[in-house]
Amino acid sequence: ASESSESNIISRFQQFLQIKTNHPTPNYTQSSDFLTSQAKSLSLHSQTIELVPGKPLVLLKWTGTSPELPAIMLYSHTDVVPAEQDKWDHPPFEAHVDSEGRIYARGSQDMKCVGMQYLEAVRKLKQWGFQPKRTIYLAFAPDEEIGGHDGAEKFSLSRVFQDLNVGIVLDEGLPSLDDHYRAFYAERSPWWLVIKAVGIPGHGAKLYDNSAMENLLKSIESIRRYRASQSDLIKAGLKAVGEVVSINTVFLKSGTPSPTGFVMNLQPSEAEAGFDIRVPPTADTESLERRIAEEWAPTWRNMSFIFKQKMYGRDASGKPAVTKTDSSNPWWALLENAVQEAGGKLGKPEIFPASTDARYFRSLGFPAIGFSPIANTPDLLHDHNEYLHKDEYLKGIKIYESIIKAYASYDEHGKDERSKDEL
Ligand SMILES: CSCC[C@H](NC=O)C(=O)O
Ligand SMILES: [Zn+2]
Ligand SMILES: [Zn+2]
Repeated sequence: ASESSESNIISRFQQFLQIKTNHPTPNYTQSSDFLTSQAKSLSLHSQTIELVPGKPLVLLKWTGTSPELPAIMLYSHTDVVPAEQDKWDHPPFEAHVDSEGRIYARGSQDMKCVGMQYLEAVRKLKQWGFQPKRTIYLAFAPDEEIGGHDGAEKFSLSRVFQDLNVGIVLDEGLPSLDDHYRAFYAERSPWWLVIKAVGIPGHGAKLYDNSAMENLLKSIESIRRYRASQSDLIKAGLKAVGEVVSINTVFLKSGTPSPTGFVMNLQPSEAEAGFDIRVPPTADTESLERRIAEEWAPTWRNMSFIFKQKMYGRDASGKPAVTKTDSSNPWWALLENAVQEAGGKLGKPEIFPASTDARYFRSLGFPAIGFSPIANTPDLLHDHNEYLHKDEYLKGIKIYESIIKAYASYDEHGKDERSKDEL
């Protein structure tokens, strides 16, 4: 009973939050040890898989009574983005609970909450003597925040994963400001674009055409007009955030350095800018590629471009990698009902505006739903003062108890038998 007291549940969450798994040097050893010890206390089979040295993935297993049925994958990433300690009201790795009950920590929303909530829900279900029909896997993966190439990507392609016979993947979502939980069936693809202009260098007092700066700024003007057109669609209520192309300038690089800053009377011969572009699954990628080549980095304006990251978010057959939300996907309705049974409400399915590890599973044809049970909370992912209220965290555990129960008990064969009897 003391294991499941509220203060112990919160203290386990705090312990996980206190492990510094922030980039660029995440302490994966400590997080793996912690998760393995949690698994032991829950009598879950545990395995640490190092597909890349120093980047362990912890895989836990609760074997079902019908292990031949496709399994449930409860997925989370253990790494977190860096935090600027001095800009926080409470240190980002202290997991301080303020007088209101807010737990402040990097990872409290993204997404150590979810990983621990899976574990706490399993703890409760085990205490009640619940027996899953389907096998349940809990995967705690590294590397998500830097692209997932050494985490989810390698894992999804590994023999280990292929042999798990996974039927559904649950991964992270986003907080909502009202009392509806958000759920995501797809996500935008990241295109990280760097454009470079070269041009005639010259005296800072001369008004001539075709300098690198002028060449680059013309592109930036065009990019900003396009950005505004996309942003206006959202402001007018015509499109959701995940349904437009977003493009944001993330760096500008040029100038001739001097001991006091930059040389002020010299027009440089090179200039560069970087953009984080996110492309919806059904966007016309060819026309966007044309726009980049012909308007944003045209060779006739002495420009070139490279992609630091470019994914298409398609499956093997070339179709957008999206998870179905209609009756062809039983997992969606099961999620909706399970959330409702636990006293929650699910909003309408959305496209995740950024990227998650779910894309690697979707592109292989696995259904994957992005869901974090965080309602009535501002979205503070990657922000200062990321927090989660302890009551919201505890409510989320109840939500997962309900989801895991429904998912692990779902037996499509059983349903077929029943309908045959009814005939
Ligand atoms: C493109 S890989 C980076 C993944 C990262 N995920 C969460 O923020 C993102 O920027 O969306
Ligand atoms: Zn995340
Ligand atoms: Zn993140």
